[in-house]
Amino acid sequence: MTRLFNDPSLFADEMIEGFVAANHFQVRRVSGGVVRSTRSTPGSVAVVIGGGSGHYPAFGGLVGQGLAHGAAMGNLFASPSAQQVYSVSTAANNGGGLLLSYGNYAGDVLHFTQAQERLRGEGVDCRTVVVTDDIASATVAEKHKRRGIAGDLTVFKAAAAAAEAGYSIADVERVAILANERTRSIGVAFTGCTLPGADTPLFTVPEGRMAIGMGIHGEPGLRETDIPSADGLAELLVSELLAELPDGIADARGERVGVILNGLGSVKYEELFVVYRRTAALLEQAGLTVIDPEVGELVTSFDMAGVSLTLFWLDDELETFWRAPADTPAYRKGSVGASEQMDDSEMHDSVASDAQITPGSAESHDAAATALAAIEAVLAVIEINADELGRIDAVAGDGDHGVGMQRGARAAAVAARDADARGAGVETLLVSAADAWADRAGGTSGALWGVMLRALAAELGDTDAPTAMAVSAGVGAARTGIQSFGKAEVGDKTMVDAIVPFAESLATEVAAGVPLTAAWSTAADAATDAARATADLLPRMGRARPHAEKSLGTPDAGAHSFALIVQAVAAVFAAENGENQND
Ligand SMILES: Nc1ncnc2c1ncn2[C@@H]1O[C@H](COP(=O)(O)OP(=O)(O)O)[C@@H](O)[C@H]1O
Ligand SMILES: O=C(COP(=O)(O)O)[C@@H](O)CO
Repeated sequence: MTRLFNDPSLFADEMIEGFVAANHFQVRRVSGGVVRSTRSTPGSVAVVIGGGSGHYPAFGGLVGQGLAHGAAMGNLFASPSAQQVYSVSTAANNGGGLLLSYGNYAGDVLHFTQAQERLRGEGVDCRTVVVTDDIASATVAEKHKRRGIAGDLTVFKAAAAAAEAGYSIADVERVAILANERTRSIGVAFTGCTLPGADTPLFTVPEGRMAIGMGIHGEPGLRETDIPSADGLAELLVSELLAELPDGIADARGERVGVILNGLGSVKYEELFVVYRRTAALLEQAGLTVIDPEVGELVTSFDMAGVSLTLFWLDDELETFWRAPADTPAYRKGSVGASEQMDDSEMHDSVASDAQITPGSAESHDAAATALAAIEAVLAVIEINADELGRIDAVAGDGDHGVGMQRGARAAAVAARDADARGAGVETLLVSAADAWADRAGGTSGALWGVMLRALAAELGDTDAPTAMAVSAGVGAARTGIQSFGKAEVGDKTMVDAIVPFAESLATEVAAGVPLTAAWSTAADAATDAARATADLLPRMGRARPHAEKSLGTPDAGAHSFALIVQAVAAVFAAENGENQND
């Protein structure tokens, strides 16, 4: 249970503010997250990590000498936005290239990839290594689909220590890839976590039972058993990990391993030590030499009660990096040489300055007013339905869809109002709204709504009054954009299931000469039916994928919000045409 909060929707921001105030000697706040407060060697590689908040010390707590150079910090259990990753990366850049590293979650992948593309476009040698250590989350044949959990630390640390040692970006990337290949984790959970302001836990584990392999957002694992003794838990975790040796290691005997026994949020350190006592003995019996074990909270899941064990299979190079000193708010090891503090004036904070708005033509500015009215209607419908969207998402996702959509729609409305007041044409207004939405919402749907609104905007332009054909083409472009970006197909149980019939119906109606208002309304009904029908589907993408059966009977949250949105816009078009939508 989270007891201490103000406005739940401000929790992550307020947490970051307090975290920075408490750790000013190691980290400074920049837009999107934090960077080291100490000076790094000019020309060296910078390692930028990140992810949702709620996993402290991941991710901001792992920034400092010997570890990450910066962390993009998203909202609770939602990836940071591409803009956040970009600004933190820009602030952390030492001129020797950037390595982005984060756990393998859909929202993180979408946003970090966008940021990487932008940085590369600016000539920065930016590379990515995604952490995939959780052996419970996919088979060894599909290792690339595994989630990242406490093994984040071993990969981040190896990469950062390599950067600190003066390695080139190619070598830092090589070390990080090797570290990820050689890191394996498995977790168990005894209870779920409750996010600030929520009345009930995001997920539950029956009293007295333990979920083996449960992920850090409640993703289901392998199986459930009664809670064993501390020794029994050590035996289970060690045997699971020793059953899957990394490539190139035929026999555990004689190997050297870094070990992390990680508390997931509300397991006492004393309990962890009791579990570690047996863990250490078992590893020794297996012929392993343990190097610098860590017992404590390194990657958490808010207040979830659970434990994970990570083995980091070392070679000489990785061992050097694992042993290397570090000094971050949450992770200290050995003694790092004194490094100068940066002056605040030296911090390169690429906070988006007031974007220039070039006024559109009178026709396009009129269309922008309609677009603004549509965005206001979207905001209103999302505000009303936010709790419901959260409930739907909690059935099989991580329960943050309502909050994410709310943050996105609120930001889009603010940006659109400003663009409208400055005489923007419809393209410029929608681009402002798209960027604000993606930036404030984060998460998978934030990235996708940003892409859709930008694609729609590009077809409308800032000059001509948009025709029905142009709107239909814009919706078609939004559909293509989201599919090529998110890679979902119809039937995967995502918002694509509502968007595709919507775009197709709109195109058919408009091509047949039906006026936009009527065509949009028919298409919105098709989207609503399709969203409803997702209740019968099994998810194949996104956070809901591993919860397949659990989600039967519940529609997809993103498809449902899409249908609500296009219905709200239909009402705006109808009102502008002087029609009564209830007729
Ligand atoms: N690859 C994808 N393509 C299109 N839509 C997706 C994809 N993955 C997930 N979604 C949509 O995103 C919604 C979840 O959004 P949200 O809760 O904001 O994201 P997150 O899962 O990152 O917390 C899902 O209900 C689904 O409609
Ligand atoms: O949940 C996280 C990000 O993943 P989404 O796909 O945006 O839900 C985050 O907590 C881990 O980085």
